[in-house]
Amino acid sequence: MQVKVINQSKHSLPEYQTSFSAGLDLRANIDESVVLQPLERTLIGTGLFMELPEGYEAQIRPRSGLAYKHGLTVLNSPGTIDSDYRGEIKVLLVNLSNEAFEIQDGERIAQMVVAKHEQIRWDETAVVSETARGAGGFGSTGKS
Ligand SMILES: O=c1ccn([C@H]2C[C@H](O)[C@@H](COP(=O)(O)OP(=O)(O)OP(=O)(O)O)O2)c(=O)[nH]1
Ligand SMILES: [Mg+2]
Repeated sequence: MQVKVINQSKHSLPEYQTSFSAGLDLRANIDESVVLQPLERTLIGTGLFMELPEGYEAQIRPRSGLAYKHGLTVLNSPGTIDSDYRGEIKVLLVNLSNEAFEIQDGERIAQMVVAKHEQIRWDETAVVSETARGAGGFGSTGKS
């Protein structure tokens, strides 16, 4: 599927790192590096503007390596890019480690997965159907 994009960043367009990767790695597009202190959050621009087809969304997800090694994650994970959004794609990062982390310009800070989605119409009713699970959730099926 082709997706229109404007690249106002200093970097090349995001790429799939392997043949069957689900996510395109997004690079920070910043004038100078940003230091994130423990529990601090920051919005990082990518310099990318895109036009997703109707019925598609893009999800901004953390990279597991950064999360594992540095406690760096996407605060609103998964971030949602609506198909009618025309602004810059931005990444909201938070440092959940107890050490400062320096984000460099051009660093691959997150990944973006494009997915189909539905928009629903409500069918308002007085009852919903019975199931074996019923209202059970939040650990109701136990541990093992
Ligand atoms: O990680 C993200 C999340 C959102 N957005 C952009 C695209 C999205 O379409 C728009 C709105 O996002 P969202 O609906 O999550 O934010 P909101 O707080 O509900 O803002 P709004 O009232 O603008 O919808 O912001 C990003 O660039 N990065
Ligand atoms: Mg919204």
